[in-house]
Amino acid sequence: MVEQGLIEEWKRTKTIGIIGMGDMGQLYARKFAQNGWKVVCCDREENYLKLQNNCLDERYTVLKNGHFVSRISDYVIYSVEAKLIDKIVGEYSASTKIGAIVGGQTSCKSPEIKAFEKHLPPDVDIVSVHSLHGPKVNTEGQPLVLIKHRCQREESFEFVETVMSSLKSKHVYLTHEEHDKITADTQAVTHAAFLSMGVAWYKKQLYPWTIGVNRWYGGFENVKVNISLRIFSNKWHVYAGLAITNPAAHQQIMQYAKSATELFELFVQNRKDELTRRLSAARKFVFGKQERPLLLDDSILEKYSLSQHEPQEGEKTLPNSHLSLLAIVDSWHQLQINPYDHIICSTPLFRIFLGVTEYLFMTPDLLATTIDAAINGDAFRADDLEFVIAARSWSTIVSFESYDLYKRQFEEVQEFFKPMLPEANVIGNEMIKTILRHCDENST
Ligand SMILES: NC(=O)C1=CN([C@@H]2O[C@H](COP(=O)(O)OP(=O)(O)OC[C@H]3O[C@@H](n4cnc5c(N)ncnc54)[C@H](OP(=O)(O)O)[C@@H]3O)[C@@H](O)[C@H]2O)C=CC1
Ligand SMILES: O=C(O)C(=O)Cc1ccc(O)cc1
Repeated sequence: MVEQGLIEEWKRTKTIGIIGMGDMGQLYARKFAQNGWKVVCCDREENYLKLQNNCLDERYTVLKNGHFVSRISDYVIYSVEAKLIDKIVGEYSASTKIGAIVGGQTSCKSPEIKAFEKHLPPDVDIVSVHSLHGPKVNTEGQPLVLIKHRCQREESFEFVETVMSSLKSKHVYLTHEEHDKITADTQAVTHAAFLSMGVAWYKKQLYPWTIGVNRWYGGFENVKVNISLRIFSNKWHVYAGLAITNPAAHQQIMQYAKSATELFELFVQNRKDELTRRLSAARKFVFGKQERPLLLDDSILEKYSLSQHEPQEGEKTLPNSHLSLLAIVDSWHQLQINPYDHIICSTPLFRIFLGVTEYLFMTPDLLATTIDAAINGDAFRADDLEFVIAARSWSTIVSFESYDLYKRQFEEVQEFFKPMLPEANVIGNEMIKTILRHCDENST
């Protein structure tokens, strides 16, 4: 516990620097400055005047580039695109103040730490961070990973923790290797699922909330649509970076595509017994020891729909095969991952994904209805086929490490959903708030 007097002294005498004033950099700069820290920051030099103009009302100071930030900062945070971390650290590292601390916000830590070790002078300590949520989520109570990588001065870590306490997040202490393994299990594969849904709808040129109560109607379907659109309203590089730069993520995304393919094969070959056996084994492995109440239920999600359609008397929603949800539980089983092990270090989207799969697998009769729909119903067959192709296509793009294809595919779909993104974000924010409140109440 750092004494209040020392904290006040640090606030008077130390400077926090942020390189990269995109969504996350701005969030951090604002929070730290509001908490009484002296904050300086920069974006790319070409953006200097524009950024300075946009930040006239802020309590932090915009500087010209990373050299100006580095030379006066006691703690520098690189909040830049993952793919560029080596290049950008290489550019500014020699300007780092003697005895300073440096860290980064990128979503995959091994390349970031490698860049720091390669470029930073040896007197500089390395403490990295990762907020496990997007820039529009309230930081309070969300997991924040802290990585104490190279601390020659004990005070360095205490200093970073004190600065970070401005966010009121829940601190989680990991090595960079542990961090990357966990986020591959949680984030990368969650994104693969929702990105694949988006591509499948796009390929069918279909806005799922516009087709009445027949398909994609109800609480579960609201989650799929809202989360998928939420991801497509963000920047492509965030998802590309955390999947492509993390080798453990490649294996997860490949397995997810493989599970989707194999389950779909069982659907179309009418192999109901085999499908039931495989999913029951997965259920036992993932949810078998789960005694806690369900994280979510369909009824609390009912109201978060983008649909304008009022259900009419006699209209019926066809049961969905929920291939995207079956495939994730099968993947966890195949890879022997217990998703609950990672809950302390999870993003809101992961907790929601786990919540809906838990609901599907643990509500009596729901899994049986779903298996029945998968084998005997054909309402979702064509959509499931598109979903499988999409999941495989993302896994190929990630394993070939093609940022260019990733960007093109992501932005094509983003363009398709563009008219709906603002509304989807508003509804999605409300939905996420309700879900997180509900999850917290049930897990305490
Ligand atoms: N968005 C999210 O939900 C989260 C993102 N992260 C991670 O945080 C990092 C930042 O993400 P986010 O803020 O969303 O991304 P942004 O693209 O919004 O921000 C990155 C910023 O860095 C700028 N930049 C590029 N080169 C330089 C340079 N040489 N000097 C200074 N600034 C530069 C970019 O400018 P330009 O765009 O003009 O190139 C951009 O403004 C990423 O690594 C991401 O993976 C972590 C948690 C959550
Ligand atoms: O919650 C999610 O998965 C998001 O989509 C937001 C996000 C993106 C990147 C991160 O490194 C952390 C959080």
